[in-house]
Amino acid sequence: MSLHIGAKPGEIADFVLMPGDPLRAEWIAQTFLEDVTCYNRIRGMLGFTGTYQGKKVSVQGSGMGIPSALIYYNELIRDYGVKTIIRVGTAGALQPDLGLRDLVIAVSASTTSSILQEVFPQGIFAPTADFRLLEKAIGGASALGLSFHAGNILSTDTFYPESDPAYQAWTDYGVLCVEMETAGLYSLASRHRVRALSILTISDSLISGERTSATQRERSFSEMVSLALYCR
Ligand SMILES: O=P(O)(O)O[C@H]1O[C@H](CO)[C@@H](O)[C@H]1O
Ligand SMILES: O=c1cc[nH]c(=O)[nH]1
Repeated sequence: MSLHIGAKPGEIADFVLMPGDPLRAEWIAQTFLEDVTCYNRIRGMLGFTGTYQGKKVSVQGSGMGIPSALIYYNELIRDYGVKTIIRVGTAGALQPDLGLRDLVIAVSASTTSSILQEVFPQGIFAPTADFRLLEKAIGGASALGLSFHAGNILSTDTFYPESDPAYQAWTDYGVLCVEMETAGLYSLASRHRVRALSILTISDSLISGERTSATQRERSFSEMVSLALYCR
């Protein structure tokens, strides 16, 4: 086991879906997988392994924000040999044409986080999705009849911004939505040469002010999960 994950070697699949919310991880495992076992309860950050159409799949909560999520991404990649991580998260719309429950496939992730400044003091690294996984997800959306938006998203360190209007420049530059983990995931995946993709569901709009409830965010965003599983 690693410091934050209690699984024994071999208990975690090399393909892992990762919501921020550990209770969404539990819902995904119970709803979509067969022969499910729970391999992690440390800090309540639930992790499950089961099968989807006969293939081994794990689902692991990451917590909220890049610092928490990087702990789990690191341990899964380094200690458990995970090769593919698909984040299945919620996000706030930054464009007027994105409505509640719309799907967003994150081609790239801009960020307000300082994690990359430490590594690249001389420039700006552009965190991007794995191209083959992205291609597979786009094909999957078509096969499953799902409409989606694809493009640049924003990963912030703060859910409640200190300045107002905090997001105007991102909106002006066409960034689709805001969440809190993808730039960390894409950066670490690039460094370790593993595959990563974020598939998001719009849970609220920073343009219109509409929002879904906590329960809806935990238990009802099934299209992104079906699309992520299609990529297995
Ligand atoms: O729904 P999840 O996957 O947690 O994602 C979004 O929701 C959380 C904030 O409410 C942040 O983690 C953000 O990235
Ligand atoms: O507005 C939102 C919605 C979900 N997640 C975020 O980080 N921000």
